[in-house]
Amino acid sequence: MAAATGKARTALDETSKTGEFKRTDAGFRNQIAPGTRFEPEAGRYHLYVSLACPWACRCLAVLHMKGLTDAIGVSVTHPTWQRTRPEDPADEHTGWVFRAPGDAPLSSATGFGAFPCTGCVPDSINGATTVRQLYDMANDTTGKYSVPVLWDKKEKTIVNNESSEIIRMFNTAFNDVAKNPGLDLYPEALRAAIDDLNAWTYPAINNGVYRCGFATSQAAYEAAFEELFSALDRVEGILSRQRYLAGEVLTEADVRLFQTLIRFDEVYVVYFKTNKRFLREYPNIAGYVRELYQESGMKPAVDMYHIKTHYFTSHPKLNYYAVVPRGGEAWWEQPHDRAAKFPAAGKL
Ligand SMILES: N[C@@H](CCC(=O)N[C@@H](CS)C(=O)NCC(=O)O)C(=O)O
Repeated sequence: MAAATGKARTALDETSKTGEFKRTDAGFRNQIAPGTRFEPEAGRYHLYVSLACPWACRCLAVLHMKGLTDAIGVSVTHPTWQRTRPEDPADEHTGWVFRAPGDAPLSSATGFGAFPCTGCVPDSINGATTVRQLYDMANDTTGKYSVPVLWDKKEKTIVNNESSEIIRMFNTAFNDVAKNPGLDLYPEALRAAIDDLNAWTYPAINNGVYRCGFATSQAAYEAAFEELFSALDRVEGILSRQRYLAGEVLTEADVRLFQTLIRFDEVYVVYFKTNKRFLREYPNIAGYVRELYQESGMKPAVDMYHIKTHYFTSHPKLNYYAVVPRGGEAWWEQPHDRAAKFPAAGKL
């Protein structure tokens, strides 16, 4: 892949000639495993996230669920994308930046609004002010400055920036230092079922909402929209018969799906035009989202201020004036009936 200049663009993901959104593959794919270059060690690795990003929040969710917060540090970006090389007028890239909570609020790159730095955690490891600088330090050749970034403090480089791989490493590689080593989100007996679920939930739902929102033709949007709502009907059917996607225990398939579902009514219905139905209108999906938010340990990886602020203030082509819709009540905090409906949950 050619080295990218970062000029005249906001992000590297592209659309095809027929208007379909194409997500660029992550470039750093090393594994942390005993006896390899990247040994699992407490204090050696650092996770850079945005609390808005569903992919990064998968990783943050698993980090919390496994009890790895003492072993792996975390930095949190500001939700609103900024020019990453403002000193170079020819470089129009916008992306993630770091701020401290007390810093002055940021406006959108188009100059509108004032969005506080609440919940931001600066980069105490490298002193970077942008995620792009981390990629520069790691000699990146892809030109996509995405989160999550799993950083190795020892070699001063990016280990991995693909969330589906990072969550698997967090699930198994750090069990010697994890406070919750017994939690297995990818158990042997359910691996085939989880792989099958991921194979359709990723394109149709996780990436499907983006395929709706960033389509640049009516045909591409409608195809993604149909696929998305068929898949949601399928999820609703599964969750009417069992407590979780792969059966009666929570697995990585649930962690992955949840991060999209929790953003759906607040962001995607409006912003990405996924407006056939609100998720809270599906009785089983709504109960499942409530349970996962309230009881699975994922709550520290949900921040609705960061989620809404990021999407509505970071893409000038979709929302130039960066006005953020108010939304309604926090339906995900309401009681649910999942335990009463599926009392056998917890057994493989
Ligand atoms: N394959 C990656 C996708 C990560 C990704 O696309 N993250 C978005 C935020 S939701 C990003 O950082 N985009 C920045 C950009 O495209 O410049 C993963 O799952 O980890």
